[in-house]
Amino acid sequence: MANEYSDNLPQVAYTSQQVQQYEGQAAKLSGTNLTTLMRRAGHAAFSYVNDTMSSHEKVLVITGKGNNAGDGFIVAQLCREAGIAVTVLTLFEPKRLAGDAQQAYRQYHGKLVSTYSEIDLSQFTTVVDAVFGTGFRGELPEHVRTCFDCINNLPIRKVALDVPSGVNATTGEVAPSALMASTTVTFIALKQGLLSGTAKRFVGNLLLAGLGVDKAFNSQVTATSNFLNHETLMATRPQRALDSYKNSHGHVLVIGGNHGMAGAVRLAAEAALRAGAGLVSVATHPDNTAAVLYGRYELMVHAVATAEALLPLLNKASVVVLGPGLGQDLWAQSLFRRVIQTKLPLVLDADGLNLLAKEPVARSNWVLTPHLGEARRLLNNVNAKVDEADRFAVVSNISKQYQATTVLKGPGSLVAQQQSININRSGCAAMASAGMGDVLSGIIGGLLAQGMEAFAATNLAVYIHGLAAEQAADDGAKGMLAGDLFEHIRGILG
Ligand SMILES: NC(=O)C1=CN([C@@H]2O[C@H](COP(=O)(O)OP(=O)(O)OC[C@H]3O[C@@H](n4cnc5c(N)ncnc54)[C@H](O)[C@@H]3O)[C@@H](O)[C@H]2O)[C@@H](O)CC1
Ligand SMILES: [K+]
Repeated sequence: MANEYSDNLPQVAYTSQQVQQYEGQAAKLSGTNLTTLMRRAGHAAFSYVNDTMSSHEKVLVITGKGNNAGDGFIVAQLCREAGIAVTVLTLFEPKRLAGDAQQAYRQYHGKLVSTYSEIDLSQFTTVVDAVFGTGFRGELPEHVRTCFDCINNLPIRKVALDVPSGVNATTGEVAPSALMASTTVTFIALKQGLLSGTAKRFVGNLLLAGLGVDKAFNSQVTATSNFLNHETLMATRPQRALDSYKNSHGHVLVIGGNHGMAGAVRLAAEAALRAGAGLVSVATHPDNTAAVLYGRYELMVHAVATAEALLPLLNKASVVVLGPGLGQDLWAQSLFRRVIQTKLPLVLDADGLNLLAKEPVARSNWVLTPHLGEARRLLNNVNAKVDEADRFAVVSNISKQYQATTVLKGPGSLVAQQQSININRSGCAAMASAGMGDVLSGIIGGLLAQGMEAFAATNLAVYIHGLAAEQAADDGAKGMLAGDLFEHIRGILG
């Protein structure tokens, strides 16, 4: 049982520090100890390698300087015992390993090399990454980077133990030249940093081996993130009464679409309809009315030349979505200033966020849906690199600073926070298609209009967005048109 690994992942995730701090306690509660946990970790990872191997497998295990290396030596010894050709490449002096890891090193009796130039890397069919686990912080040492650059270029499978080396399992930050795994077998509990953003690309297929202590761990430790799956999200979807009609499902007003940008506001408005809003109005630049209305006659489209023209529309709306295609010129600024004063629930996206970054205001009852670039502008922190972002900190800081529910868009997945709850729904690569953000803001507006709490609305939106990303990946990561997303929404909301 303890050797099992599964792709049926739990819906809670933790920080590395929590796992490190409480794994001993969880082991004790489960009648075992840390030494046995390391054995079980090695066995679980070996089982995966063994179960999925082809004939004539040649395994290279690369080890580091902590307990992750201990797991690696156990995998290597188990390979030997099973008659699989295995070599261990020690990137750090194994004699300096401590405790259980030192013990695991001593119990390995197979081939050892200390530099990769001693071996022909292309002979291997599987690389097992046991260099760094939950103890990793910062940047990879130079000699590790050079080795990983070679390994990452090889068309062979790479199995990371616990965490792909170079990924910070709490923040999701990815160090340059991190090991890009095809599969990660993570131990005891999901770590939140493996589930979002660029880190997802480095994690590959994620499996969990609970090591027989996961239940005790979960009962003792409060999760920092929710990792949402289909069933959970479906349970939160709005139910319609049989005798309901359009006025029972809210009225979304989508504001945006500056000259030349009719598409964005149309995508958002149509998404609000598809998400189930009873009525959707659009306030857009006078140039765009015909284009927005064309082929989508359910929409009520209004030309708005000045902010004053918004007033009667705001009076009828129950939720406002501001920003898709809005631009940042004088017209956009005047609409922004007017809308921000309304007491209605507000979803702010795209240039609405850029204008907010320039003129920060306090408000409540709103949802901000930035991508990382917009997020950085909101936090006045524009210089940091995208790949290395701590998406969890970004979303939590915006949420606090603006008192807003915050949904951070791709790459890879969304991270959302309302109050103190992190919501994480993993997606895949290739999420960054033009128009996706507009669709997302429309969906959130549509769900809010139906009286769903922001939390539930965000859940569903998070799911739908993740689903779109998955399809994009299925399509060979070619990306997808935002319009295709509507088919998914129709399927989900019935
Ligand atoms: N008994 C246990 O504690 C268990 C631990 N397990 C394994 O142990 C791992 C955690 O072990 P450790 O806490 O020893 O951590 P790691 O094995 O991740 O290594 C940490 C070591 O790397 C160093 N380090 C961190 N960042 C560095 C950087 N940027 N450059 C150079 N050196 C750096 C640290 O100073 C420390 O010496 C888990 O990921 C898991 O694989 C599992 O075997 C389960 C049981
Ligand atoms: K690793």
